[in-house]
Amino acid sequence: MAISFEENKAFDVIAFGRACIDLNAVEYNRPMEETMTFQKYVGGSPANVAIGCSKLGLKAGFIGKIPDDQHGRFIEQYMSSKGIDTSQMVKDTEGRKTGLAFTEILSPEECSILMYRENAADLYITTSEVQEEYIKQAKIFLISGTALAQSPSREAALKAVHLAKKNNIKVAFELDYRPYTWQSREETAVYYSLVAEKADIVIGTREEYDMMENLSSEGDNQTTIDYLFQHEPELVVIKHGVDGSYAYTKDGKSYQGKAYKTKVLKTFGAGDSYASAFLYAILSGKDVESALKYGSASASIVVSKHSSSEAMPEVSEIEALIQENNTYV
Ligand SMILES: Nc1ncnc2c1ncn2[C@@H]1O[C@H](COP(=O)(O)OP(=O)(O)O)[C@@H](O)[C@H]1O
Ligand SMILES: O=C(O)C[C@@H](O)[C@H](O)C(=O)COP(=O)(O)O
Repeated sequence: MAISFEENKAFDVIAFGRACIDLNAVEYNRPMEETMTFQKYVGGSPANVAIGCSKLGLKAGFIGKIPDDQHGRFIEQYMSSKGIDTSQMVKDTEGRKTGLAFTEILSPEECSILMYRENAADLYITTSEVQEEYIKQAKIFLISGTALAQSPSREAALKAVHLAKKNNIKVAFELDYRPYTWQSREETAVYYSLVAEKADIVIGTREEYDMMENLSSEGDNQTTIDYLFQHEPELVVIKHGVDGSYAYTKDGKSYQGKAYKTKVLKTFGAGDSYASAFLYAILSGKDVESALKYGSASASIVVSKHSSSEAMPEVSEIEALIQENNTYV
């Protein structure tokens, strides 16, 4: 099943949500308490996806709010230098801050992220800062689940989804669950379900779907798709870490994607690189099975590198890895 997109749009993807900073441990394989040096990168899941898309040759735009300070300008300049349209990245003028994600790389398998997101500017974008004329220009409108965590970003995100649907723009929902931003599991489940039911494409890990379904133990993919396919979604992607990923289409088909072997440096960045390459493949008219390969190959490249955003691969690197076909069984 191929998803059809409207042609003649100025943007392939417009992403909505946070553009922040990642501070990745330079001395890794040790706890953060013992880490003295961190390297700065642009981060934030939807910003990473937009950067990944742009690196793959797609035209990307971004809707978000950044502080009017050195960090905000660094983010805006970096994204712009990567070819992303930043015209809808609103400057906060009330002293709000850039979200910071400090990463701890204890070992390639044991990574964690310490987020500093108090008063984060991205969560203060308002409904009046979301423009219908801009959203109308996308083939895919991508929304990150974290944008739903707090008001006024929550209402701005819901308005953006509404405008996308009203204008027949495909909505891709990356569940992107970050516990620090939410008050409760129940609240997460309410807003995740609300947007997942309206989205055309939903992407998340098994654990994130468990949040959406408010489950206390691991759910099963069949129950998830039985629920979502009663609503708008045409394509549902459920990721299972190194065990690979599954895609389900509304016409009853399912596909399995295998993870590609690599020398893993850290595990974060996998999801964002996966999403950008998966969307690239779908937008390029490739079938769902190929899109799973593109997503998995891109993720495998990024987990072998130090950053999430700067490490996003080009199409040729992804295709070379797919050719090698060196997957985990
Ligand atoms: N250790 C790994 N080696 C190679 N590929 C990986 C590894 N971990 C994850 N991936 C790839 O990245 C994809 C997304 O990873 P996952 O951990 O499920 O998402 P997230 O980063 O959003 O939590 C997986 O489906 C897999 O293809
Ligand atoms: O999303 C964030 O705010 C942090 C990211 O920038 C960071 O690179 C990361 O956690 C990416 O993780 P992923 O979800 O595994 O792609």
